Amino acid sequence: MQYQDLIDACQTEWQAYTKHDFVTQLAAGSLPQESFLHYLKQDFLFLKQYARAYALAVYKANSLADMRQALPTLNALLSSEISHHVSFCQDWGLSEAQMEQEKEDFGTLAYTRYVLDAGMSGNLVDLYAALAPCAIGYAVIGQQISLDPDTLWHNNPYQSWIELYAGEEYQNHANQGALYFNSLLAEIDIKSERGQQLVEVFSTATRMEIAFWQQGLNATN
Ligand SMILES: Cc1ncc(C[n+]2csc(CCO)c2C)c(N)n1
Repeated sequence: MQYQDLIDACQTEWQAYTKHDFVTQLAAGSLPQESFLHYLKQDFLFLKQYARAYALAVYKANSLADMRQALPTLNALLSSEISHHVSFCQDWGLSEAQMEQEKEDFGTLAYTRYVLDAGMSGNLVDLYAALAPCAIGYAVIGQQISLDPDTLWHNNPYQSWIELYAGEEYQNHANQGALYFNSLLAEIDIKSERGQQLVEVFSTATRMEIAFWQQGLNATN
């Protein structure tokens, strides 16, 4: 199978994730700031756990080639992606130290620990199946936003977020990761028991992404 087969197997969840109201409002610039700020603070905590999951990918790899594969993402997470969130939050008056003091919301805890557990109790492919909705989904969302005529490009308070995920650097990185994931999936038949286990992991992580957006929207209530 290929990663697209996993997406096809959970279309309802995939659409709810990539076309969530949070995303539509963010692209239009109409998302309440409290929602975005809650999302950003939780996403900072999310990315820290996500970096642990990429470190786990090094640990779970059997070959040197697979060990090396996880490294650029781990590095990008710790150097650029987390720093982007920190500087973004600073624009709203929050320091890195304050962000580290934030408590993890339930959706953040559930999602990150689910990914880590999928990786620890399974093998490298299970781990990547849990990581994939995040990496592939944000690339799809970035692309959708850049093609959507309703996107507000100027005077959008969330412009830098849009530029990060719609930008060529992230798109190329995600594409490369998706090709690698395809190579891990190539010998697995989606209809086999193993294939169905991976569908379950991928679709659960996708449901966690929906809940993560919703957690941001709910922060205004
Ligand atoms: C909840 C949530 N899901 C996905 C991402 C996007 N993301 C996280 S790590 C990473 C790089 C891995 O290739 C990307 C694109 C996010 N920031 N927050």
